[in-house]
Amino acid sequence: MQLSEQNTYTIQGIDPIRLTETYGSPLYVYDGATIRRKVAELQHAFSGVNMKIKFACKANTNLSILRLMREIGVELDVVSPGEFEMGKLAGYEGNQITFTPSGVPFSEVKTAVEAGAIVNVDSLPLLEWFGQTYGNTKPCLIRIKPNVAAGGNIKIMTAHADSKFGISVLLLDQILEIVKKYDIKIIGLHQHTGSDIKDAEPFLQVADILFETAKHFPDLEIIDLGGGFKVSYLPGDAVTDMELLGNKISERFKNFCSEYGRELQLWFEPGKFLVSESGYLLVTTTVVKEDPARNFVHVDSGLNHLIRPMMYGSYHHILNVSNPSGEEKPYNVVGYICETDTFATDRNLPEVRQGDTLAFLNAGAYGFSMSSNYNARFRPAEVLVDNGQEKLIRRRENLEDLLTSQEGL
Ligand SMILES: Cc1ncc(COP(=O)(O)O)c(C=O)c1O
Ligand SMILES: N[C@@H](CCCC[NH3+])C(=O)O
Repeated sequence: MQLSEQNTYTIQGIDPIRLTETYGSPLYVYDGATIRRKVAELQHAFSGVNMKIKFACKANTNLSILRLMREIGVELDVVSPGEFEMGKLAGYEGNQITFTPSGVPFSEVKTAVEAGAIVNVDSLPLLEWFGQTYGNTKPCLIRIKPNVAAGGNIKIMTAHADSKFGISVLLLDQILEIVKKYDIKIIGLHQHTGSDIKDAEPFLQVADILFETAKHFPDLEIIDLGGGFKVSYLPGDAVTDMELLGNKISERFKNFCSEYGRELQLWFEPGKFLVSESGYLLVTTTVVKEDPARNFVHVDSGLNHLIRPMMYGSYHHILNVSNPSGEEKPYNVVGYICETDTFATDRNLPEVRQGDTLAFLNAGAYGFSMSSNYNARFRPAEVLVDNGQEKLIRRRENLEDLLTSQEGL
């Protein structure tokens, strides 16, 4: 969101308050220019190697966002049959989609493989089943758990020894035994360390573990290092230095390829990095309550629309779009859900009045996609602003949407 010379906020020249008047409040708004910029930044950082981006669409599965990704050359990483079908609807071919399951029923893997997806096999039983079912007729990748702990908080770390994800690198002998037994065609090794990782060091550490492991697999075409790049939630927050990371990983990757004897593809599957900063959750202040202990700002949204603050204790920066030059005061910004539902504690904001529009920043990743209908609340509409044009990309839900799957009406 840009602050104009007249001290008003705009998104590509469009007034966010007008958007809430047109499409209703609360409202998710995405800035397509930010998505394009983030994709270009990643491509530029890894321009020296054969790099492919697979958008981890759990971050945002709106079809229009997926179509935008496809248009700018980004492929897809999915974790469920639902996400796979979204990818197909967005125009992706099966073979442009990677399926990275987490202990799913094998029938889901079968459906994905038969629709042309490439699977990241994440357990020894699945590897055994894959071998029995397909022998060497279908290629796959193996998801390795490198036993490295990194990420913004423990809930979003996925590669430490206690994490449920992937096959421990310590089980390499058993992996190799199953691969040999069925002559499974392993074309890649995958790992995903976690989310919100700032420093290059953990990425280099896991890359080295995969490169070392790769020496045992002669037919590789791909090394997939997952996602997890850190974005700036707090103003001035340190983020992953993509140029530095690009240089360091590319150099090691090139050395690895020359030792391996072939040029491989390097894949990344970021979610947050590509879409987080593009998204805003616009809400309206319903009540300002001046309690002896705190000033509470109640808004027409809650953990049902943006769960990250309550789930991870995450910080989302808040703008008072209606009163940017108001005098700053401390507030607790809270939702309308019948639970403790706090977006921000003791946060300084320009004076908030009833009816003001507030914007939660960094709401493009794991915002709408983690939303729910708790308290029988409707999910908001979504708008994409791209090339200076606004477009409604999902209408606001209504009562019929809540009732549609219920029997006995
Ligand atoms: C397997 C896998 N790949 C990619 C991602 C994307 O992570 P991020 O949004 O932090 O880039 C995730 C989510 O944590 C994941 O589980
Ligand atoms: N949902 C998490 C990141 C991804 C976790 C899934 N592996 C977040 O909002 O930060």
